[in-house]
Amino acid sequence: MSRNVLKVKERKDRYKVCYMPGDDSGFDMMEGALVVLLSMDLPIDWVRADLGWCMWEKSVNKFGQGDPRCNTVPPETIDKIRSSDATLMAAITSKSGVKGFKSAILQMRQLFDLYINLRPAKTLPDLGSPLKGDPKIDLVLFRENTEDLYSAVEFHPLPEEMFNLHKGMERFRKMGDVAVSWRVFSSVGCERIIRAAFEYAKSTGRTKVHCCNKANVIRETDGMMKRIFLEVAKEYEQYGITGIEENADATAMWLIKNPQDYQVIVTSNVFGDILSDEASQLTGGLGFAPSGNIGENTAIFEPCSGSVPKYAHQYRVNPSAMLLTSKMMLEYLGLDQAGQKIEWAINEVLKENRPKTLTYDILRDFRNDPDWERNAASTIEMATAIAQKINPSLTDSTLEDIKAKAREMCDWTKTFGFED
Ligand SMILES: NC(=O)C1=CN([C@@H]2O[C@H](COP(=O)(O)OP(=O)(O)OC[C@H]3O[C@@H](n4cnc5c(N)ncnc54)[C@H](O)[C@@H]3O)[C@@H](O)[C@H]2O)C=CC1
Ligand SMILES: CC(C)CC(=O)C(=O)O
Repeated sequence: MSRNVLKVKERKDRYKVCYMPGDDSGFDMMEGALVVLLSMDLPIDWVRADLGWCMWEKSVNKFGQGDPRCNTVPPETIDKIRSSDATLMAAITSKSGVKGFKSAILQMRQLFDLYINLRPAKTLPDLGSPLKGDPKIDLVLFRENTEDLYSAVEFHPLPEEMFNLHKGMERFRKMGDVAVSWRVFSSVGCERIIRAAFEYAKSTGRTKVHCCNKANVIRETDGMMKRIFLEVAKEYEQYGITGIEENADATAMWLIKNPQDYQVIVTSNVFGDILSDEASQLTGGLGFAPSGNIGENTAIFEPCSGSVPKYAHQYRVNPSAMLLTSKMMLEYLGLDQAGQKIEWAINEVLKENRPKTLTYDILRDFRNDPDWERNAASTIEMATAIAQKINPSLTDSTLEDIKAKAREMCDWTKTFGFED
């Protein structure tokens, strides 16, 4: 029988976890999450690594613009990820228009072949959904994570021979400046993400898997995904699981109209990126949206959001996305109870609704508080309330020690990588 890829390869008494604060508000998110995680007495040894725009700048300062060693991921970080049981990563910045710049997370997804991007979207009972009728949403999206338009196979300017590659290119010859990004799918890539989605449905008692594609227009790539999906779906009929394929644009619409109809969605990289952000907005917004990049040998867990640069180092962001991401990581490590406690505690804090325990996004978007800016809790205040729910016997002085430790672990004035 094949191994469950959504769980760590080897169960241990203690785990080594690489944590990466990322960029901008990523540091605040990670610090908030660590306030909770450090208060839980988990069997985890933490190792810090850095990546993202901060590392790009450091490498440019060290090697000079244009040097091939400039990167968003230093070799030290790759070693730390490789030698850890799992990695917890906060949000990073991805700049367009910077020559030589490659997104750190895209590189890691490909380097470690993290082919599953697991993105759950679930309404928390005491937050609810902004949709009419407050639907109960509980879906899990399997986004293919290593192929498609994010493979970074791009051409600009176009070599002359590319105009001869396909008759469809003929009409672009007279258009002047032309750029091309290749959308590459493989049958192996399609089949493994589709099987992961069906296996998940089978192991969690879910009865429907939707495959969202545009095979009606993008015939070769999405056509391949649709064909393989329908073949694999037949194998799972015996388990009472129905495979439904639909156009991704229709999914975008149906998700708003009837989100409860979805249990498991499997889709390609770009559609998955977009549909998961949409699903997150139906269940609490990016402040509550977790994800995991998972492969056969390791996994990197990160919130779905970007680095919220406008609030960088101001401790305004909601720690929940980072904490629900930590929950996914704990479940990967087999520490399911600890993970569930985190989700329970977030919901309890929402339920209690005490002053200075909820961040701005919750007050503004879910509580209609006209004075949301003044009443908002900081990232650390909300994280502290969650930690106290999990462990009500925490004394003030222990909490202060934990907060100081989390702050030191996420010191953004110190970064590690590209050292001599
Ligand atoms: N996985 C990745 O590497 C991603 C990186 N990015 C990068 O992040 C940077 C910023 O991108 P944006 O488009 O501004 O997206 P963003 O996700 O950083 O922010 C969008 C909006 O979502 C809200 N938000 C996100 N996380 C939140 C949280 N934890 N608490 C409260 N509110 C939250 C904020 O209102 C923010 O204005 C860019 O450089 C972008 O390329 C963006 C998305 C994913
Ligand atoms: C900036 C990109 C890496 C975006 C993306 O792929 C993501 O949101 O996961």
